[in-house]
Amino acid sequence: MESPIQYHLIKKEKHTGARLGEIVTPHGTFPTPMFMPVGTQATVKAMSPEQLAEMGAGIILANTYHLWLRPGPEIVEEAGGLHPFMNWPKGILTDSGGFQVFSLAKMRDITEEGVHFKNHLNGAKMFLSPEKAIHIENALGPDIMMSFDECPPFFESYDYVKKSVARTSRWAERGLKAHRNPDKQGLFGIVQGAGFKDLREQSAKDLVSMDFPGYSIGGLSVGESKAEMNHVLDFTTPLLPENKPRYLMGVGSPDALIDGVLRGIDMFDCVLPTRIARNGTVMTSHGRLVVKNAKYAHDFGPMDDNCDCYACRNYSRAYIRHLIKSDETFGIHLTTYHNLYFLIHLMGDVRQAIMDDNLLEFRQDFFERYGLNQE
Ligand SMILES: CN(C)CCSCc1cc(N)cc2c(=O)[nH]c(N)nc12
Ligand SMILES: [Zn+2]
Repeated sequence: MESPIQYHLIKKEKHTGARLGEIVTPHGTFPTPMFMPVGTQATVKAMSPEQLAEMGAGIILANTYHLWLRPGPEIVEEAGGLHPFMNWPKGILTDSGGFQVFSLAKMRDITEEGVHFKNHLNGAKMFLSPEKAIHIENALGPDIMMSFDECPPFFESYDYVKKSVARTSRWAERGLKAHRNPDKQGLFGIVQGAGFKDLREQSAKDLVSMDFPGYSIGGLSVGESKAEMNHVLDFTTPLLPENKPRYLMGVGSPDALIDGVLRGIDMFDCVLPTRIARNGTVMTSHGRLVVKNAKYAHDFGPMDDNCDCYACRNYSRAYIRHLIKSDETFGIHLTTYHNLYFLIHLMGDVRQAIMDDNLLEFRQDFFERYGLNQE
């Protein structure tokens, strides 16, 4: 049966591993490379769906672990799934919950069957298996869903990661078998293996043999250096099929996005833009700017003079600084709007650079303006 998720490779950039493509989903076709705003609890914090659509968001994320705990998949399923529940007509991707169990929950016990842990909200004992995670994602009804995986610490021992990768591959197979709507929801395999080349190769080989409609690269953006992440991508991305989408999980900052695209990544997600917005930090064409700093108290210009987003066209740094300092929610609404707009439009500029075969010049120019070293 044909997968509901199709990837069309449109053009390869001449001098790098970057590629221009589009991902077809039951809720629309979206250009890649793309940045996906994070809406963990079925909302992108401080944004309305209308504003997300207006700024060009295509696929947004929701999170299985959080929605399982609250409000529960039954309620979302009763609403007809996440799309009607959150009134979002475009693409939705859910993570499988494994990562959140490992990063949020206490008292974890990992077995072949799955993971026993304590609910981080009320301390109740809970259990998540590949089958359970897939069935929750089936009930939530996203277009793209993730396999249940273990994301080991990047600096974990070779022996531990070797065993973990083998188990994650077995979990992926169990998830494929448990998947109830393969004609409506595309299930991605998640490549693990920390920084070990042979384990990444083994993980990719296992998952590619299961013929997933798309592949995520997990186990990165977990505390390793940018150089280490890029090194792992150098040897991992080429292991993945060219005609399938590649999603680098949990990434990232503007430079990490550009360097991921250079290495053949198509999809990114990260809480960074929404998280730093909440403490009054914004990404601008001249680097980061902490708009709540006192030096902007009398600055009546826009957050970014090269930005034509709703926030920059209508509100000043002085006003936004006042709102953030006064804990007025409209302040983080404006900083969030700008940060998401910035990354979504950065990916638009990156797509144009791929079209023009000048991504390396674009990277150099962006890094200089953003105040990043070119290493
Ligand atoms: C909102 N996002 C932070 C959640 C989606 S991405 C979460 C996420 C981030 C990172 N860095 C690694 C992994 C990983 O290895 N596996 C899984 N399942 N999820 C991951
Ligand atoms: Zn702006």
